Amino acid sequence: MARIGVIGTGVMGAALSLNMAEKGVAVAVHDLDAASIGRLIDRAGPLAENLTAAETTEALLAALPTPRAILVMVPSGAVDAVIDGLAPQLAPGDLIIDGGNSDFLDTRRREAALSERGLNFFGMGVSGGEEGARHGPSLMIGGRQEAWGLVEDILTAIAARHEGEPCAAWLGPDGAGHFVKTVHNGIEYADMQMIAEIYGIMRDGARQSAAEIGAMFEGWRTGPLSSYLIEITGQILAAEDPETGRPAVDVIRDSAGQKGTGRWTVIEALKLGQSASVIEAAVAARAWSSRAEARQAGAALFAPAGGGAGAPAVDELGRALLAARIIGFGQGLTLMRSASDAFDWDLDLARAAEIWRAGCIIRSVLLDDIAGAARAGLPEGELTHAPAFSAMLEETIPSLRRVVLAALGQGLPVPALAAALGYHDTMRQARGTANLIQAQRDVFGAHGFDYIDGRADRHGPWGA
Ligand SMILES: NC(=O)C1=CN([C@@H]2O[C@H](COP(=O)(O)OP(=O)(O)OC[C@H]3O[C@@H](n4cnc5c(N)ncnc54)[C@H](OP(=O)(O)O)[C@@H]3O)[C@@H](O)[C@H]2O)C=CC1
Ligand SMILES: O=C(CO)[C@H](O)[C@H](O)COP(=O)(O)O
Repeated sequence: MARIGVIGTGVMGAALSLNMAEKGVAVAVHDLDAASIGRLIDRAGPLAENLTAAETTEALLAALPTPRAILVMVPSGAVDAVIDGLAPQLAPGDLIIDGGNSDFLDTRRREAALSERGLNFFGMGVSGGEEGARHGPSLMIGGRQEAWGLVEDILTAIAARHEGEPCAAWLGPDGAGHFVKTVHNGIEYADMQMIAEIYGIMRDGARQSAAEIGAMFEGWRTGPLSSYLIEITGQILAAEDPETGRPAVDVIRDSAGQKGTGRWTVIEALKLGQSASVIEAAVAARAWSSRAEARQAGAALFAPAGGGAGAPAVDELGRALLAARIIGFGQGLTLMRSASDAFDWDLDLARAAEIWRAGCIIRSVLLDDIAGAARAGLPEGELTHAPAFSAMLEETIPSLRRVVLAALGQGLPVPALAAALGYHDTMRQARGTANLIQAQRDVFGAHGFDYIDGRADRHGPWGA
């Protein structure tokens, strides 16, 4: 008998199945495409003895003891179809886990509908890409806590480990796991964009080659910027295209796709009355990247940017990136806290940060301190106000300011770095400028405003 079923044996489902099989967990595997199941069994080698191929969902369920646990690893658009096919065959107490990148609102809807039928449903964020799924992902689980015991041993066995501790945790009810994964991806978007902006400053401002820029990223593999994304950026910039002999990065089109998680993060931030502006800038930059023809036309119309006017020193760029990265993470945590309040999840932010320390795409040496600061309680909900981070920012913000200024002066786009700075400057300003906004709203809409001495909801003495 198998312990768990997996539906969807594509990139992630196959890798997770092999990971489980390697940990001694017997897995029944099913996919719409029988050839995909066959490919998985073939590549499993000796691990195939822990895999049972199931050509139908009926066969998959027959291979499982009750209560049954089924992990669904299909594209988000196919999740409802899989659940609709599966649910009528299930019995109360069975558990469906959606391990794909689903919108947490869909997860809430699915969890509510399935729990009415006595079925358990988890929305589980899986991070680490194919390699992580195969050898140790970070797993962010949401759903009814009572069902966690059904699969806790399996999921903690396959998860990445940070100093021996598994990077898998039940984080809260209904959509909590998928929300945390969505914000994880939002932070991922922001970090990738800021790294790309630093690359752009060196490529277009300092006219450096991919190899030269790669050496700079290699130098950041240790120290406060140490992280998976910095590591792969160094590797990418050092790689050569075998066909042309040119740096691989130089022959790749400058239009990046997106599947939705970054956009969902921004949409939810706005719906919660927040703005994750650094993530928003990164989502916007990806959208703009797809408008290649408009950018080509713009390049022909306007004077060129950059032009070898030199670039900030490597240490300066490193400090700037560190400051912006802290602010990006901070916006993500603020958003998770708002969602937790709005949906009554009682999210443990420190635990979420802890399970991001290994296995996931945004793993970074900073996460130990982020988890520590969250555990101690974030002052006013702001990571940047926590003592460890305010000290780091005191040291690094001047570099971020100089780097942004230098880039703007040369006409080089740095939307995410500039957004990080804008947020920081706003959040350290005791008296902002919204007093004027309030007055304007009162003039055109009679919206009223509060006086600074506490008198409330007055209208102003505006002339005609
Ligand atoms: N790739 C990555 O790095 C990561 C992906 N994810 C998420 O994981 C999920 C899966 O991604 P990934 O593995 O990359 O996707 P793939 O497209 O590689 O695999 C999905 C598999 O599901 C199968 N499938 C689709 N519909 C059904 C169905 N109704 N019944 C059974 N099988 C079905 C597909 O078959 P067919 O090809 O025949 O349609 C395919 O084999 C997505 O939500 C993705 O966003 C999460 C983290 C990282
Ligand atoms: O979840 C992931 C990593 O954490 C997936 O790789 C996801 O596809 C990344 O998002 P996008 O495709 O929009 O860049």
